[in-house]
Amino acid sequence: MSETSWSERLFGGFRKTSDRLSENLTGVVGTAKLDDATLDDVEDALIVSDLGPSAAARIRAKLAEKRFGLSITERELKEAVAEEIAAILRPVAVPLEVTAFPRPQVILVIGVNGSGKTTTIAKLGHWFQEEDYEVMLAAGDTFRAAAIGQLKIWADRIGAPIVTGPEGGDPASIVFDAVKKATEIGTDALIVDTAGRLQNKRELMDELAKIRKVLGRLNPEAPHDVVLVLDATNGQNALSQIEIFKEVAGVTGLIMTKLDGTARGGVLVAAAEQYGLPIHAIGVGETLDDLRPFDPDLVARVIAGVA
Ligand SMILES: Nc1nc2c(ncn2[C@@H]2O[C@H](COP(=O)(O)OP(=O)(O)OP(=O)(O)O)[C@@H](O)[C@H]2O)c(=O)[nH]1
Repeated sequence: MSETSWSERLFGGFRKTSDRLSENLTGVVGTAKLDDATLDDVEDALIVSDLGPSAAARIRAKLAEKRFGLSITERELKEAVAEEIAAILRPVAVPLEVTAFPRPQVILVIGVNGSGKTTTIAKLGHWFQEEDYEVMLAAGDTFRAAAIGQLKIWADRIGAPIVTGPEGGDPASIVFDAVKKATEIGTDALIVDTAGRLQNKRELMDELAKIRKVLGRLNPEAPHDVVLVLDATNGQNALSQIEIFKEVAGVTGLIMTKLDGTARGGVLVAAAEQYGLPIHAIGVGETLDDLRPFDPDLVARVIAGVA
């Protein structure tokens, strides 16, 4: 897909978030000079647009440091806000690369049910396939038969082998079988679905610990990645999920989904500022092509409404 159409689709997806902050910033430049009242309004606009108090305070401080007392137009203000958002996002924009040696790279995907986990696994698999990597899926969420069935459908759709077990089966033994098989057939990336039972932290923690232990026997480096899938429509709630999963699962990176159709995309900035975890990609739709690379400058401009 060409660069232009990537960014056009991204703008389309982010439109509601973009409109929200842009509207909230409209009319805040009162005296045409950047004064305290304007800075207060900018900070409020950022907070109500889901960027969170910490990122809002940081952006305010940077604007004050660089431009206090200077004349500023609304457009320049939005451009300046975009630049400060980009400064927060750049350090966390880290693509998920297949680099593990020996193969396979084992990627555990975690997240609450409904976050878009299954779809994201398929999109990620498709993404790697487009880069000529061999991909395998493993159905480690044995808690619900429907989860296994859904993953099978996606595996068929992208033409990737899948290792499954019975409903209620032991996820660690499925993962063990999958790694053995992936090693035999030379798979590059093994993407593992896991149960999203956040309600029962202890069980989830034990389950993930067991998966890690079993994986460690086959390859001490595995899992190479523990990717948390977050639903942007949850807004600030997505942040508490990061907090909990960090503790329970040792998250190494994030993918935020459903940025299309929500005005709450500012939560990406809050997540970057508060947790500093790598953001690998963003989901802006339901089809396989709707997982996008996380381009911090582009996303910052879209969020600030100047793209
Ligand atoms: N609009 C939009 N919808 C998405 C996106 N990602 C996933 N979805 C939809 O969200 C719903 C839930 O996605 P799943 O992938 O089934 O989510 P899950 O976390 O595996 O949920 P369970 O199957 O309940 O465990 C589906 O209808 C997906 O099509 C996205 O980026 N944008």
